[in-house]
Amino acid sequence: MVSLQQVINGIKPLDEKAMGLAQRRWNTIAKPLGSLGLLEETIIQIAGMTNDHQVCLDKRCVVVMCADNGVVEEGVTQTSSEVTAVVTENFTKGETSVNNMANIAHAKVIPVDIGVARDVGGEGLIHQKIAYGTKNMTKGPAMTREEAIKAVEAGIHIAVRLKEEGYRIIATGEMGIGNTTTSSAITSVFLHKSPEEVTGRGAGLSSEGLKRKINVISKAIEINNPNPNDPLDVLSKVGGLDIAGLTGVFLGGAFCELPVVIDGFISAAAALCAVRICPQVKGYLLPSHVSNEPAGTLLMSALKLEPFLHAKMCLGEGSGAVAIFPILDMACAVYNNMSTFSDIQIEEYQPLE
Ligand SMILES: Cc1cc2ncn([C@H]3O[C@H](COP(=O)(O)O)[C@@H](O)[C@H]3O)c2cc1C
Ligand SMILES: O=C(O)c1cccnc1
Repeated sequence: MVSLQQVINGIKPLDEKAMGLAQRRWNTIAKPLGSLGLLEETIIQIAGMTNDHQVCLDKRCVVVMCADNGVVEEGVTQTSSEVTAVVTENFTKGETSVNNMANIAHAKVIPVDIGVARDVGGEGLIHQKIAYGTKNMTKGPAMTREEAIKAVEAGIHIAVRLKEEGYRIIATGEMGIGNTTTSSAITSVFLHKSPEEVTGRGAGLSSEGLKRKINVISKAIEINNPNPNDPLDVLSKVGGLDIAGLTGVFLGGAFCELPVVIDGFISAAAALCAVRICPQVKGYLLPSHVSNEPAGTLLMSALKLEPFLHAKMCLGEGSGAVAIFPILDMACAVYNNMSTFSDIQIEEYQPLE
């Protein structure tokens, strides 16, 4: 099985030739040049990722990393950790928000137990439990560096397996009570922002709860002193197993030339970890929406990504990521099926300077 180091060494730049051919195809389609904006750019980018100007996204899924966070005992969430296990099992029964959205988007929901605090089961659940939740990061590191690497590698292996199974694009999602606390901590460290600037109410917190959450994040950062130049140090000390697993999915996707869609806040924090581990990952990331959490916009600008949707969403589970599949389907339909200027006997536009 491929190791993290092999993945870091093996991620290639996007294929310029395929991108040139995709740009050429868009330019011949009988419509105003560049008029599908971000949709055109994304199809070109996917051509570059897959080394193929023929773009087909027919088989798709959403990988939902599920894990618990020890920091929940500090009172940073509105619900208890048990909700993580319940919702994890509900993914296997088709009973969550993302299941309903993924049905519309024709995407398979693939839940992964990477660190739920109790044993969970259900049809199609991938068992990759690294630990029964992380430790309370206000008292020491959330996990060991070895556990963080194991979780990243589990994510890598899942991406590689999905590619072998014929998936053409994967969306990311997560379920883990307390994971907006860990995501805020990671964002604060990497972007050198204060916890106040990057912390929101997560799945619902009172104003008093929000103040407590900010203090908890400050304390966790102070006690652990994560090194912003060492992404695995940050992930292991103030991150979570779900975020580490998603970091692996982004790295693994880039390694096997599979486009990976970022969801909201937590998923974007994981994407930032992946880029900090290996900057070449950047070319393989596709944004979806900008989370309504305060760090949502900050993360999209740090990643230099322009999301499709500004819909005030902050649900997680991969809900925002699957929401762009129908948009990409429309882009593919025009790209693959539209008549060209020569088909309709009209002179082609000359690209502007
Ligand atoms: C029933 C329920 C379903 C969810 N689905 C996603 N989340 C979202 O909320 C959690 C993060 O928020 P916090 O950090 O405040 O705990 C994550 O599990 C995320 O996916 C949910 C949260 C709840 C309560
Ligand atoms: O934006 C997100 O991903 C998010 C925000 C709050 C709670 N769960 C997910």
